[in-house]
Amino acid sequence: MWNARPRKPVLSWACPISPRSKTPWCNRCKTAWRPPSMPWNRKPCYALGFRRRSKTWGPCRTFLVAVCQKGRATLFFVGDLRPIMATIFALATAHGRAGIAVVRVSGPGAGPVLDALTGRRPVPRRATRARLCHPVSKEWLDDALILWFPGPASFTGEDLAELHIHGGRAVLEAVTQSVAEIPGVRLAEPGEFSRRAFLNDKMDLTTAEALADLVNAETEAQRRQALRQADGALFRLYEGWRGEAMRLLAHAEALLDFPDEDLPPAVEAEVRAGIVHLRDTLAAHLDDRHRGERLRDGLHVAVIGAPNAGKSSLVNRLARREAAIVSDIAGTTRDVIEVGLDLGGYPLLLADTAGVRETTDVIEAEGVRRALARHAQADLTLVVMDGTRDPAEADPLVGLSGANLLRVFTRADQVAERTGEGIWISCLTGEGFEALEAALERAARALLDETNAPALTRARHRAAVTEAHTALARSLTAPLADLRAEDLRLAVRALGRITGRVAVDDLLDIIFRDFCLGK
Ligand SMILES: Nc1nc2c(c(=O)[nH]1)N(C=O)[C@@H](CNc1ccc(C(=O)N[C@@H](CCC(=O)O)C(=O)O)cc1)CN2
Ligand SMILES: Nc1nc2c(ncn2[C@@H]2O[C@H](COP(=O)(O)OP(=O)(O)OP(=O)(O)O)[C@@H](O)[C@H]2O)c(=O)[nH]1
Ligand SMILES: [Mg+2]
Repeated sequence: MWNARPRKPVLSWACPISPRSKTPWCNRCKTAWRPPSMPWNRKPCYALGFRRRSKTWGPCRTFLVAVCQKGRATLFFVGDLRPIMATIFALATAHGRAGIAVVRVSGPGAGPVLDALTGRRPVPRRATRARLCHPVSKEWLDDALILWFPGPASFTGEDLAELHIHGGRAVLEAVTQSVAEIPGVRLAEPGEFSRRAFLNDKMDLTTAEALADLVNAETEAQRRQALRQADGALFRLYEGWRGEAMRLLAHAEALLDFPDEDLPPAVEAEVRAGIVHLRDTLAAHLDDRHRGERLRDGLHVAVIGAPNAGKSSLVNRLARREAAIVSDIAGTTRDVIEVGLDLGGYPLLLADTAGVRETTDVIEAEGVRRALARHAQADLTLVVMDGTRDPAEADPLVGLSGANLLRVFTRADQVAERTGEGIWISCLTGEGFEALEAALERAARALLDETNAPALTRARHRAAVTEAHTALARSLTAPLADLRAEDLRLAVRALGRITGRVAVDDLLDIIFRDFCLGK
């Protein structure tokens, strides 16, 4: 694994593209370069080699050999110890017909791709109009706008090009085909642009995850949460805690390493108090009723009740479409039917379920089991009751309890005297639905409550914060000082994993800055 920080390459053509012709094609025969002994129909794969330095063996220069299809070989030197990154491309906009489509190309070959398609390199970061032509046949493919972001000042940190083309199927096909034919260029894997941005220190992991969430956001609240995280809210939070854990570790290690030195006597107590404080901060962050994760996924709302109560009618009206079958036969719904809703910017996942009753029908019994399971896992449950019936005797769910229950009575249109306590609706006339939607929105806002500190948004973060919390708690009861330091180290590492930062050895610096040892 090469992990030398990328310095500026000595030679910038660290890519399997001819340096002399500045095109991916052999100057003499105009065929594409390929690595030796690779069948032409296989993906190009360029071997790295080492050259003998004057005295010792070592990775002084990396080189690769490529031959064109007529057998002409050329040696390519690479200026630094980075692996040769493939140049990747992908359609950045959605598939299918559209006004405009954007093809993104990133990697050392992005510039040569522009050369090959347009014959020029536009002014960096300026939209420039260009004719796109096939690199070999020179056939005119499209009238495009191109953008050129030389690395490292680009989204990925690599050389990056964007082709803004007409979004027709044939145009897309012709342009992406031409790009794909250029040797050393391949289709990107999902998330590969962001992954490269992370590897090139353009962003931390929480930011990369937030960009994914932003693309997936379907409601306003989801968009707000993702944007806050993309802006570094979680990065600052977790890096702050990691810094604090590192400071505590530095002090704990100082106690270990220099027991006889003149350490301020209160240090031990201070370290303890610091650990307790950080542990409690993490505990409070973990104890957030999963609001960040719920907001990402959508709030799970189970709709349960007796058969024929009107559950499916209610769900259909909220969804404003016929999502579930409605009939006057009791036991119509058997499977769980999920419907996504956007209520005032909050994402809700409504689950219509089978009517709950005693039954000997095996399939219906399974439906009832699933209905009750949904209720058990739900963030919020709508208990639907037929308003024309006496709940005390007719409804098996009348005794149902739980913190997040909303009782709804249907058939308000057929009832003169409303005795039951809850929201009265009519799925026939729509009466009461405004109140129902308002109640759902209020419940969602209370459960998702965005106004507080940044929330945990992913199980990955939760696992790491939990691990750090456990390690901190354990360090307080560690029987030996070096076990305590080890627990602190584990906490630092766990927190560092969230942002993707690897803990570095700058502990000694912190010790001397804070303590002025030996003075
Ligand atoms: N056409 C287009 N639109 C887009 C993107 C894109 O990549 N292309 N974005 C992609 O997600 C978003 C904008 N985000 C971007 C983030 C960083 C850089 C960038 O070039 N950063 C450089 C230079 C910074 C500067 O000068 O402002 C850098 O970080 O070094 C560009 C876009 C949304 N819209
Ligand atoms: N008048 C009136 N009829 C309703 C109302 N809500 C539901 N119905 C009728 O009641 C019958 C049962 O409605 P569904 O929505 O299928 O009831 P369900 O609770 O989903 O029933 P199962 O799936 O069998 O458990 C249908 O004929 C509906 O048209 C209402 O508010 N007023
Ligand atoms: Mg139903």
